[in-house]
Amino acid sequence: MGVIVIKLGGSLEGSAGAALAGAVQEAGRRGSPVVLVHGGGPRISKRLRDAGIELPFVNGLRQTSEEAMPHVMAALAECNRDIAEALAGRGVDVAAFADGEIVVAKDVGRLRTGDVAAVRVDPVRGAVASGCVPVIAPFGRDAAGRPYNINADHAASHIAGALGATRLVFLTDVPGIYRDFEAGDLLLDTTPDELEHLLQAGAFSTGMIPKVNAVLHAAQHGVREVWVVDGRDLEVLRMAMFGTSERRAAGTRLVAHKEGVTA
Ligand SMILES: Nc1ncnc2c1ncn2[C@@H]1O[C@H](COP(=O)(O)OP(=O)(O)O)[C@@H](O)[C@H]1O
Ligand SMILES: CC(=O)N[C@@H](CCC(=O)OP(=O)(O)O)C(=O)O
Repeated sequence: MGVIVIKLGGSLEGSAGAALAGAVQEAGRRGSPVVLVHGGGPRISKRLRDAGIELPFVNGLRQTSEEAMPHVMAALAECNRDIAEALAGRGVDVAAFADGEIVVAKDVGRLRTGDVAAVRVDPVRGAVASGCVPVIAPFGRDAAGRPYNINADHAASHIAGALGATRLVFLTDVPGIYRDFEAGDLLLDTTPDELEHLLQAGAFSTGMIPKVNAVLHAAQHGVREVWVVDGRDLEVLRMAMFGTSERRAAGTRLVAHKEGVTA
């Protein structure tokens, strides 16, 4: 059974707890290994505000200064602990990775905002093999141990690709990716070409820019199905994770094709 990577958006601020726990428990019963990667944008913003630090976003990425980095790491560690405790409280065995030990970061000349150079898959595979759900904070460290702030959608797509996951499901606070957000025109089944075209046309703003890039990255790196769904809706989450229930008019799906044949 292939690994399912779930990316839990910080936008949900804990509101996906019940649906997530239900889906993770069902995955356990079905024998499907789940790996969880989480964000924490709003919690990071609050901590930075409290510390009097204001940082700009460029294409949905926080331009992170040296002095901001301890606050970013503290906020993500807090999110990681809350998620791990919530799942453990519902009987799920979890393995928390909250110190940047999974994502190897790369300096891209934007202060402490980094990119993913590689993923350390062995500790994640080890946790899965021992029956645990890894809960991974998205920030990373370079070879010298220096921490970098990495967008959680980017981290999740690299982790899914590196693990050879069959599915990657982004849980967020909207029903999927909108072709036109204002008009409420939701994409159901989409293609890389359509997403590239909409990206160039400026259909996405804020956190949807890195999310769409992450969807494309995962599909290009062997993940067969990539979904963006409302994390509060257990039925849609089950549809995305297990493909069991009928396709509903909710959630955006990208199915990767190889040489014209469904992979
Ligand atoms: N075209 C679009 N379709 C859907 N959401 C969009 C679009 N453009 C911008 N957004 C915004 O992207 C947000 C989701 O990104 P983000 O806040 O980073 O979520 P998360 O924390 O779940 O990763 C939505 O709440 C919405 O406001
Ligand atoms: C570089 C960068 O932008 N990092 C993100 C990391 C957290 C994140 O991505 O959280 P969400 O999934 O809630 O958006 C940030 O500082 O907000």
